[in-house]
Amino acid sequence: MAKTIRVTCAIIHDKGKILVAQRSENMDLPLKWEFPGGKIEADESPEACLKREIKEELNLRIEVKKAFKSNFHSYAGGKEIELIPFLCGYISGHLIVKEHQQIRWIEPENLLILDWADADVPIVNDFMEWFKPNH
Ligand SMILES: Nc1nc2c([nH]c(=O)n2[C@H]2C[C@H](O)[C@@H](COP(=O)(O)OP(=O)(O)OP(=O)(O)O)O2)c(=O)[nH]1
Repeated sequence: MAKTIRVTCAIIHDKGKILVAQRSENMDLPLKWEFPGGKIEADESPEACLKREIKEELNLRIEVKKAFKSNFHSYAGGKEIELIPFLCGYISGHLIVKEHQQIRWIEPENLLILDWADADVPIVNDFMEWFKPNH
């Protein structure tokens, strides 16, 4: 059986909006929306992975604030991932979109409208449940 790939993703919250990213046409899961992040390397903590990936993909420095429940998902073709989400805050940096089709800052209420990668759907729902009573 294939090994589960551990992937971190950042729900970056700044000035009342959330950063969402659309995967590019030539990535896996083309044009699906996701939270930016990536695969955890050997001997790397999820938090360190996320900071590294967000710097590499978007040129932003972030702080990691809170972990949400991770989601195990098997994609057709046999790829299984554990998607590990964290609420994050923006610290510094000028956004440069290096890998994605596009990036948007959207109101949390509008997250549910996007065409998410399947593994993200429970994560978006969990985040919305947490977000509503807290705001
Ligand atoms: N970064 C990120 N990846 C996600 C999310 N949801 C989701 O299913 N994924 C999947 C897509 C990829 O298969 C994997 C993350 O890999 P990646 O973004 O580092 O890698 P990649 O596109 O280069 O993938 P690969 O071709 O190397 O397999 O997790 C998400 O919200 N954020």
